[in-house]
Amino acid sequence: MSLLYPSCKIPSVDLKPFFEENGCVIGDEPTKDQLLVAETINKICHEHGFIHIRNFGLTKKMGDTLFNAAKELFDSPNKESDYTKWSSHTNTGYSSYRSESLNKNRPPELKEAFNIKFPPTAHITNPSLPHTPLSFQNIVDEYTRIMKVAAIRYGMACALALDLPIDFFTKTLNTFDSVTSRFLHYPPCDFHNITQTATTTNNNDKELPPIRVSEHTDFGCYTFLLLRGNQGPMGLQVKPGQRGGEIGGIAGEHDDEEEEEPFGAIINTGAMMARMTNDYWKATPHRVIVPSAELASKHRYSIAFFVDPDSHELIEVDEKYADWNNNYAAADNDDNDEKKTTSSLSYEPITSKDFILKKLKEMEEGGKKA
Ligand SMILES: O=C(O)CCC(=O)C(=O)O
Ligand SMILES: [Fe+2]
Repeated sequence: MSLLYPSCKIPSVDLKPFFEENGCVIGDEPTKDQLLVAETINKICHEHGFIHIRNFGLTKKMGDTLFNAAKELFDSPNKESDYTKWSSHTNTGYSSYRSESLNKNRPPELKEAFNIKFPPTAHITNPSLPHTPLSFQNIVDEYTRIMKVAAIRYGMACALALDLPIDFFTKTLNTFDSVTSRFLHYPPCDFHNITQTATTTNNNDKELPPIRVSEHTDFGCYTFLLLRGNQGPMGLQVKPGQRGGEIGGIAGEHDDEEEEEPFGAIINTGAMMARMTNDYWKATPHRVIVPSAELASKHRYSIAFFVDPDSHELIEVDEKYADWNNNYAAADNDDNDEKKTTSSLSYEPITSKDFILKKLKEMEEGGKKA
């Protein structure tokens, strides 16, 4: 699978119209600007679902503080012994370096991670935080408060974009009990080791070389991916078969003249969104490679905020999108008098909780090959 399309940049969208107190966010009719943004989101998500976003409520100052806290979190010499350990059942706490893999044909991934879950209120109540540095504990409440608003506003933008009731996604976000934020650290690694070609194991399975994050689609509805300002994507790639491409070095840049500089991010649609829309919106595979010896020698940090519906919510294809494939086929071919009448539902209903657990278990299993 070739993933390198250096000239292909993902589109950038200014979400400001959804972060102002007017239009559909307060229950009124959408504004002209909101409709324009929604139309753009729909086009991008139908094609591949990777968008660079600006103005979603996080300032550059806050983003920088967050990444400094993330660095301290992973610098702690006591992390292995003191932090709450991650498991697929809690989806909370610390995952050691090389302890998981999203692709069963890859060895464990060259990363460590720390997950926090809601409730986002007072950090003392957050079960994953004991023994983490104070700088980290102090930032969590504000960060999660900002991202909670972002999740709701973007959910409204998605509903408008898909011509669904405006609360279609936000009504599945009451407790936020499936929403997770994942702090990721990719330490420097041996470039020679990861550029080796695939080998064949005794069972005749193909074993690919290690990678920072293997090929995967995110599990939930949509993910906000924060990358450290100005450092660019540093190896994040989107599978071109879905009309994505390598993400250009635009994350963290800005062109506004506001006093509070906004922090740019990437947002991408996940597998549950694809299920709800019967793949009308794509969950596009992506991965993180080490593109050069120079980047292998550097630390890489990212923060993913996974917006997944509350655990009891049933994830099923919405009837509005059940037949979109057939409708497209008919519209594409005027002579098609043999119009398809059968439904082409690709997915069985499943609860958010069961779906996420299944995916997390696969990731956990993938890490047991070290
Ligand atoms: O670190 C990154 O840039 C991407 C991480 C990612 O895709 C994920 O955690 O789902
Ligand atoms: Fe991802």
